[in-house]
Amino acid sequence: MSSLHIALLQMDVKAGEPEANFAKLEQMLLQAVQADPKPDVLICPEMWNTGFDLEEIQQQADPEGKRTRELISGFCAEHSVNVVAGSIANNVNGEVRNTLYVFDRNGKLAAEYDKIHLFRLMDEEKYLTGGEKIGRFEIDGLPAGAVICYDIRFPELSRRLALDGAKMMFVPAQWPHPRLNHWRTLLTARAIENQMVVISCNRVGQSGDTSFFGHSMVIDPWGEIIVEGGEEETILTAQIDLGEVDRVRSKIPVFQDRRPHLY
Ligand SMILES: O=C(O)CCC(=O)C(=O)O
Repeated sequence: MSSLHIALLQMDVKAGEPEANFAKLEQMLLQAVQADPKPDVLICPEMWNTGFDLEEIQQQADPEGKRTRELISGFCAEHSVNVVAGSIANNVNGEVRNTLYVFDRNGKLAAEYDKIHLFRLMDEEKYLTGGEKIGRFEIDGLPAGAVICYDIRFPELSRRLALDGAKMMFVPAQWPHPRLNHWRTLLTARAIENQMVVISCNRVGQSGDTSFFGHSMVIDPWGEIIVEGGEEETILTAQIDLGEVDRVRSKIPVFQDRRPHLY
């Protein structure tokens, strides 16, 4: 089976209010699994537990991601779904990482990925520690990868995931105005150049002067947008077919035609 139902939890995130964010996320997770058809995979936005209240991030980050892991693991096992738990602020011995977890239908941790590229425009590198490993994993036996937000500006990373076999790529984000054009263009380019499905989940709402536009979207390997949100808090759904990845890759055999010894 190569098709999956996906649910994107396009939520608002209250900066510096983990309790409110955990409550909101739990409510949206429950709402998502009540849909018919029930989704196979749910995805949450970036740093949904704390937002980017970076000056307070040491205190607010989830110690070793424990609370998040317990919540998501229990939820996955109870509802037999996979969750790409967006990312969270994760305090590992005093180093805060922007960590993405993936849990499978049995509640087992399938992947852990720390955002590699920290966003200097927002001083992330002053408060967070960047990851050192790429995020490649399987969902229901299907090859997948993940990057986080700013990571999509680095095409080498998505290409590496594709070369390592990923046919779909998850992208949790907190991407604000006025860069909607960058968001849509970069996501679409990553889908077209790697001939893979791109599944993104961006937050909505306001934090200080920054306004987040949502527009979470799923893009097929031909670069067509299957579903795209607006600027409201909502759950979006889409069905993806990884068989399409194989069809596009055999029609335009980009991976066969690469000449990496020249670049
Ligand atoms: O690259 C961008 O324009 C947004 C990136 C960003 O907000 C982030 O990675 O936190």
